[in-house]
Formats: sequence, C-alpha cells, structure tokens
Amino acid sequence: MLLSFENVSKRYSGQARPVLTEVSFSVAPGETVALTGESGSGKSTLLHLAAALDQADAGRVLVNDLSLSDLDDRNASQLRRRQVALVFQQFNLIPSLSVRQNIDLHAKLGQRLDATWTSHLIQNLGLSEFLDRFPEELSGGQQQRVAIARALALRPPLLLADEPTGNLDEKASQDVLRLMLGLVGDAGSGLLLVTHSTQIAGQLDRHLHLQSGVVTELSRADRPEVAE
Ligand SMILES: Nc1ncnc2c1ncn2[C@@H]1O[C@H](COP(=O)(O)OP(=O)(O)OP(=O)(O)O)[C@@H](O)[C@H]1O
Repeated sequence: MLLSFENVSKRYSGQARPVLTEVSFSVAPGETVALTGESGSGKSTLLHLAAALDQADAGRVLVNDLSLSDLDDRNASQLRRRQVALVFQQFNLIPSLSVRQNIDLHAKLGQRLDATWTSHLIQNLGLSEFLDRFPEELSGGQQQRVAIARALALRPPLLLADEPTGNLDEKASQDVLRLMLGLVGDAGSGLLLVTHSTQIAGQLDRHLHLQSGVVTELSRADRPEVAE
C-alpha cells in the first residue's frame, strides 16, 4: 500500500477528546481519495500525520510500508523530499523566489529535477509566460498552479492536498482541480485531498468522511452525482 493508517489515535494536549480514534484506511498507488469532514473534525491533523509533520499517539502510519513513527527529523524531511509532496490552501510559495525557482526548489533539494517532466508541468498548467514573475505578481489561481507544479515536480508517489482550491472562486477552483487531477494521473501519484466540497470529492476515485474521530468510506451509492 502507498499510505496506510492502522488504528491511529491522536489527541492534542489540553484537549478533552481525541481528534482521531483508531482510524484505519489505506490508499493504493495511483489512487485519488477525497477526505471530507466538518470544520475541526481533524482533516488537517490526519494529513500532517501522513506527511510525518506530526506523530500519532497510538497506531501506525505507513508510507510505502515504512512506518513514520520510526523516522527521525532528518528522515522525515527526506520522506517529504522524495515520497510525499504537499499542497496547501495558502499556496505557501516563497515570495523572494521567481515562479521558475519556486517550481524547481523541492525537486532540486530532493535531487529529482527532471527538465522534461518540469516542462510538461509548466506547459499543462499554463505557466510558461509567468516563469520570471514573483508570486505576488500572480492571481490566486496562478499561484496555486505554481504550488501544484512545485509539488508534482518531485513526481511524488503520494500527493497530500489540504483544501487546495479553498481560496479560489468556483471557475478557478474547477480549472485547478481538473489540471491537478490530470497531472497527478500523468505522474502516477496517489492523492489524498482534503475538501469541504462533496462536488469535488465526487470527482475522485474514493471518498472518505471524518466524523467524531472516525473515518468512514462513502460508497458510490452514497456519493452525489457529479455532472461532467
Ligand atoms: N497544534 C494543535 N494544538 C491543539 N489543538 C489543535 C492543534 N491543531 C489542531 N487542533 C485542534 O484539533 C481539532 C482538529 O483540527 P484540524 O485542523 O485537524 O481540523 P480540520 O478538520 O482540518 O478543520 P478545518 O476544516 O477547519 O481546517 C480542532 O479542534 C483543533 O482546534
């Protein structure tokens, strides 16, 4: 399995109730999976555990059969440079670097820069004319496309996306999602995507829902029909 949660529990100190209670699910290589849940239900917490940005209190999180609780800080950073990439709602681009430098940054650090693949990303995301600009000179939708290029430049086996279209209007949101899903397919990456939108969730292979610390899988029949 690409990503596995095995009976994972997590409680923040000072909180009365755990955020996650014995959560188990897995994501296969190349699979796209949506995670929905009310605000505060623990979606970002779950994503942080999958990225080794935080540790579970109990249970195991595995990426490609590697248990993340066994990693020290150095190996956790290595994981994020080689195996797992992240896209956030807030884009998180580096303001002092050009679009080109932002796109290349993580792939360079991970020694995975591949010029042909990067050109494919730049072209498909419509970023060719913006490469010398700086993030503040771009619209929100353009900045998010840069963030997606930066994440996928690694060709990560696993892409984690936390509300990647949450700051965009409906048109930009649909465009960014369509481009991201196409390129995730080209990269062969698995995707775990947090969203508030059941409409977006309906466009992915599977839909998980987090409520009261527990993850349940919504079957096709429970999922809303999505117009093409
Ligand atoms: N570092 C932290 N310390 C203490 N409590 C935290 C911390 N991070 C999150 N929480 C709490 O854990 C719960 C889950 O938060 P989380 O951000 O994972 O939810 P979410 O589902 O992503 O919410 P949203 O959709 O609003 O972004 C919330 O009650 C939050 O206040």
